[in-house]
Amino acid sequence: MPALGVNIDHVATVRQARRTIEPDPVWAAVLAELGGADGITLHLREDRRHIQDRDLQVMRQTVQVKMNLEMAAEEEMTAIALSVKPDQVTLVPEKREEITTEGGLDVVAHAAKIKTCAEQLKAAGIEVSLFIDPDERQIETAKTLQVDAIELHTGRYADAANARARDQEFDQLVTATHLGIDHELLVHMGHGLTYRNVSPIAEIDGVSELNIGHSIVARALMVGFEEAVREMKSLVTL
Ligand SMILES: CC(=O)[C@@H](O)[C@H](O)COP(=O)(O)O
Ligand SMILES: NCC(=O)COP(=O)(O)O
Repeated sequence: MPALGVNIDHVATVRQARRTIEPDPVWAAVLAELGGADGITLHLREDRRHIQDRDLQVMRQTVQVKMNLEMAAEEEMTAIALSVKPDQVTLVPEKREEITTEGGLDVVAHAAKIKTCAEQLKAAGIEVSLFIDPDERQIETAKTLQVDAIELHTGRYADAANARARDQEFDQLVTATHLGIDHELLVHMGHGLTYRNVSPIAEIDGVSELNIGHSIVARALMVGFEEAVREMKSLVTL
């Protein structure tokens, strides 16, 4: 039964649409905890399109559950993480022009840079996870970087054009999960998970954390944040 990490980025997206002070993602984090969230995830992007540095600072002082900071493996972000000290950092790829994260971090191509960043974070007592595609080479390289966890990108599963393609992506996620566990890595999953597609993912043995954001925020606009989280929590813990 995986823990539920609630990503509150897109509460900040609504706020940033007017560059104003509401809705405050900190409010959402509190409601998410009341709704049963096991963790709060927030992505401080280099372009600050949604989460702001202030959100991270205030969240650190208020979040009572696990705080997971998503960030690029860049010096600016590493310095911020070392200052704020979230419980976990998940290293993710970023491209300016992307609408959202388009793929996993290429840990094979950027092993040296990621290793340097991960070592600094680990030395500060921060757990490190790598957001990667469910790919054998990526998982095996992640193991050599001595991180705590991998977060398998579920975007291709979520965006599959038909049931056959979805089943193929699902099978790849199951295989990747087993490989990660064989390498003694914690296995997390996230990206594009919704109330409709999450249940098979939540039932995969060995997955210890699901990070879900956009779908929860979308539902919260209709039923309220605490209720939206409560509903997702009941789905992932069935
Ligand atoms: C890595 C991932 O899939 C998300 O956690 C990430 O936050 C997506 O970026 P946006 O939140 O900016 O869509
Ligand atoms: N790492 C995935 C995450 O935090 C949330 O992704 P999404 O549910 O907003 O697509």
